Amino acid sequence: MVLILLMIMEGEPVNVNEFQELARQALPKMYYDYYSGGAEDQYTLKENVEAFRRITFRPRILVDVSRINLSTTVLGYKISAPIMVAPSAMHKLAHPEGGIATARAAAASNTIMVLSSVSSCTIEEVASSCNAIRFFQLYVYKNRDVATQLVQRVERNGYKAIVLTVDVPMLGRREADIKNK
Ligand SMILES: Cc1cc2nc3c(=O)[nH]c(=O)nc-3n(C[C@H](O)[C@H](O)[C@H](O)COP(=O)(O)O)c2cc1C
Repeated sequence: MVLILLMIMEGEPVNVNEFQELARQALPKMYYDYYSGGAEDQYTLKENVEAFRRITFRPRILVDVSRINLSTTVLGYKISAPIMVAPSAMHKLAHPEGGIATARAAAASNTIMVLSSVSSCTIEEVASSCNAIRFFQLYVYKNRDVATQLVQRVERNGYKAIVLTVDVPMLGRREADIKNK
C-alpha cells in the first residue's frame, strides 16, 4: 500500500509533512486520527509545532565544517544525534511489525528506543529483535504490583532506564477518538 502511494507522490517523501500525508492516505481514518490528534481543542498540539517553528538556527560562517559530529550521550549512552524515539502506543495499528520495526529503525540510526507501556509488542519481543539501546516508559498504575512486575521484566531484558510518566493523572479527552468509537 505504501509503495503505491509513494509512486503517486512521484518520488520519495522528503519531509515529515509528506510522510504525514502518506499516512493519512494509507491508514484507516480511526487510526490516523489517533496518531495525529490531540486532546480537547488541540491547542497544545498546535503549540508544540509552533514552539519548534520559533526556534531558528544561528548561522556560523567561515568555520571548518569538514568534520561534523552531532553525536551526544544520554545517561552515558552514545547516540548519533540528539534525537530519540519517544514512547508512543500501539505501532501495530500502522504496521504488522509494530514496535519491533521501530526498534530496528532506532538501532539502524544509532539512537535510543523508548518502548511505551502500552506497546502492541511485548518487552521481550522488542528486546530480542534488535540491539538498540532501549529505555522503557512506565505508567505507575494504581496496582503497584503491575509496575513492579514491568520493571522486573525490563531489567531482565536489558533495558537501560525507566522513563517515568508523571503528568497523566487522567487521560486526555481526545474528541476525534470519541467520535470514531
Ligand atoms: C499517537 C501517540 C501515542 C503516544 N503514546 C505514548 C505512550 O504510550 N506513552 C508516553 O509516555 N507518551 C506517549 N505519547 C507522547 C509522546 O511520547 C510525546 O511526548 C508527545 O507526542 C509530544 O511530543 P511531540 O510534540 O514531538 O509529538 C504518544 C504520542 C502520540 C502522538
